[in-house]
Amino acid sequence: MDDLKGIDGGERERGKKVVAFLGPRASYTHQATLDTFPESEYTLQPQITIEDVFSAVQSGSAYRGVVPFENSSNGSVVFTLDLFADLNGKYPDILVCDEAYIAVQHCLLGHIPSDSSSIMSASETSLSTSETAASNTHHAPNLHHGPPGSTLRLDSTPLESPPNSGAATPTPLTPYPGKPLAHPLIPLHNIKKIYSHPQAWGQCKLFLNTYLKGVERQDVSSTSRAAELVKMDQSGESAAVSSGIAARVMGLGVLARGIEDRGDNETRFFVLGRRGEGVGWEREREERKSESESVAESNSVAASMGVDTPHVRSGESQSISVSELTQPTVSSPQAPAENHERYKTLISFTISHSSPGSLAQSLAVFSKHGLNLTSINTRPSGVENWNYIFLVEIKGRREEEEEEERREQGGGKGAVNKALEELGGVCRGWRWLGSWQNRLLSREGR
Ligand SMILES: O=C(O)C(=O)C[C@]1(C(=O)O)C=C[C@@H](O)C=C1
Repeated sequence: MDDLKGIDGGERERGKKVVAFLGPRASYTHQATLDTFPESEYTLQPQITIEDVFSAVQSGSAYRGVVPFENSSNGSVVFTLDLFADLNGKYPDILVCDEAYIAVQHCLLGHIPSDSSSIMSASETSLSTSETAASNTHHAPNLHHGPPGSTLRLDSTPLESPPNSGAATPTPLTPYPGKPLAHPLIPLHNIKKIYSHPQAWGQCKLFLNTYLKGVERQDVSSTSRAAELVKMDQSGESAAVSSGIAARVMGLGVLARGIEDRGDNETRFFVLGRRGEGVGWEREREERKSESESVAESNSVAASMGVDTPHVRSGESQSISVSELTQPTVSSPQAPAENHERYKTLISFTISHSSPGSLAQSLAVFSKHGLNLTSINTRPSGVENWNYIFLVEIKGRREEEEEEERREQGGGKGAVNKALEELGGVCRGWRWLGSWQNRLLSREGR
């Protein structure tokens, strides 16, 4: 059958669309994928690397792909940024079409020595289903809790410079004390090697530097891959920073639970689609899933995992004309007054590094059009040392051609479209990398 073309492994179920994610099963990305694409409706295909997910979507072998983008405490996932920077032009059709947030509670997993059984209670060796579901879903209430005894002083005066500004770090707060939130459940002196995804190290600095200082760390492609490797090593000398769900799926013991530095640790994931094929994405998801259904889905995450109980090359102007694009449609038939808060847009651009003010002028187009710039990342441009490609996120969305025409008849282009047009005049080259719904708003019930 034609629609089975390009799908390897024979895993695709007839009629179901394929969603690729960073695997293996039980990775945090798998959890985010299940939260967005129920297995009853989609064939979920684990990939070995984040790049494999981009390739699957670019080639069309997957309808959607899910990749980690940034962590609340450890920042951007540089592998993903580099793929969006796309210096070799391998992923020209990749667009972000949605986002997902999940709370990330890391555990240290390993083989529990038989003589430790008396130290560990059953509740310590594995997470209960309800606990796992609550700790890994963005729907969990009270997500933003600090460690016991800490005070999160969100009420400090943010706009005033600290008194010794110019000499001190510009953040006025030190919200968390430098002590790990968790203690090992059993002694860890046997552990000679720890495996994890590089993003996880930076999220668990306090615990690892306190209890496993000097122990060799090995980067692997995901936290669930780390758990798989520890499972295979029967010596009991290795451990993985991974999830409670991975412990259940792989049959490993939990040596410590909640080892992340901050209790409000979260990771944001992007759903990737292909340019020209995203029509109806938002409608599709909204119809499928009311807020209450999504809570139920989150609770079944562990169950679905088999747990018995849940760029632009610098120097060239590559502005893409609006007519080349088919942006995901927003369902209202009449172009409504713009509400930039409801959407986000990712853009990459390069500038002339030799002309003073070119970065400032590029960023100014967004403020000129009332668009809030929410993040800025840089990666090496690949053209010349110490030249960069900038990746910015703004609130608002690019309108597709049809919408834009409708709006022009009623009085002008949308703000993002205007800003992008002007960006083309001040930067070297830019690329639109997608517009999607701001999922933080639905979480806050706005
Ligand atoms: O390793 C995993 O389980 C992933 O899904 C990757 C990833 C990441 O790259 O940020 C996702 C969530 C955590 O922040 C740690 C690792």
